[in-house]
Amino acid sequence: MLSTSVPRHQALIVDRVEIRYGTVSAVKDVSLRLEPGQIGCLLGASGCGKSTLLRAIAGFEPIAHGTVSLSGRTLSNPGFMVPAEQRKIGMVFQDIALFPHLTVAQNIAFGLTHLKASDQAARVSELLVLVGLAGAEQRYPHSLSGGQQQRIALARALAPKPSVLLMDEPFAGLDTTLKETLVPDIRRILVQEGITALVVTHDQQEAYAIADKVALMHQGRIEQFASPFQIYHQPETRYVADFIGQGYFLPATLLSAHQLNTDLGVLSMPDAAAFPDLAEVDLLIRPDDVLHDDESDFLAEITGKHFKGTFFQYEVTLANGRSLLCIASSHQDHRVGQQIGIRLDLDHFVLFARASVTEPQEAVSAEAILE
Ligand SMILES: Nc1ncnc2c1ncn2[C@@H]1O[C@H](COP(=O)(O)OP(=O)(O)OP(=O)(O)O)[C@@H](O)[C@H]1O
Repeated sequence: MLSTSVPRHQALIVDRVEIRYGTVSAVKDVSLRLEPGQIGCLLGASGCGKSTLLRAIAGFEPIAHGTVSLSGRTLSNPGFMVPAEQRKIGMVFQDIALFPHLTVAQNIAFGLTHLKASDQAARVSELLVLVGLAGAEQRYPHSLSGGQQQRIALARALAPKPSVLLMDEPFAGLDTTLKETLVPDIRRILVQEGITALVVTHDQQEAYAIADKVALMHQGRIEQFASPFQIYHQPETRYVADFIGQGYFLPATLLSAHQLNTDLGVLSMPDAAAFPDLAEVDLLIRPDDVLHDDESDFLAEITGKHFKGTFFQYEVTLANGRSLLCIASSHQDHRVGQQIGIRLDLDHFVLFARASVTEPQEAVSAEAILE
């Protein structure tokens, strides 16, 4: 067990927080709670308020309404801010910002000046083992790859044993292949340290790979705060359904609580829908719900095709002109213009009242009525 482990009693609570720039609210009525050791993620499109919220938690932005607290201690409320350096909150940023003229060891020990030299050296060695760069003490940042530099930045942020670690787009500058190994690795390190962490990203895959809970933000608000699985499979609002996983909506009519009529046939729902019979609804569909199937009676013309390595993503158009995205194995190399059979393969059904979408809408899953 490393001596860098932090106490496990720190819970971070953001309660009904509003943050304004002048008269404009960048963050509106946001609440979230991270249990001790939990890793949260703020996910959302550019400008939705992720960094602003993170900066307020760090103590760099005042809040106009609500409270930020850690382990029961108020850090911010309107007119009051514990200074950033007194919050025991560590930060890692996208632009890694290691000191170029200092060695790796000096970079990591930067916040450890209260310790004697031998303790600093011991802590640095432990942290280098933790981030997979044992023995790199005397190297300089310029001799490290981007991923290695980000590991050192993480070690530096963990060195003073913060109660909470905040990371703002920590992987944004790194290439996709590197991220595939680095992101789960950073999660492993955070879990091993037992640290409560909040990570900002606009990349869904990163959010799924690192977080226990994802807060999907839109226009300053949290649309849903849930596990990656729930965000993907049980989106609570049309916005979440649309933002996550290339979701789109297939118009459908409920024939009964268990039967749904769609352009791709009548579907049987295992759980009853919470809409009346004959209700006009929109069914959430993702590309992986639409399968190529030569046995299917439903033909569609391939109107676009993207090779993704392990699979093809086809854009297909039905006889009535409706376009869908469809996944097929990478061996099924069809040409644009060809007709293929397709079918829906849905595990569960997420339905929305048919949109005349001016209002945000909440999803009603087929299971909801059973609860
Ligand atoms: N210092 C500032 N002064 C005025 N407006 C600001 C300031 N910082 C951010 N904003 C505005 O607040 C809103 C939220 O910005 P923020 O940077 O928090 O979004 P974000 O989700 O982190 O976006 P990105 O992913 O592009 O960094 C945006 O409309 C932005 O223009």
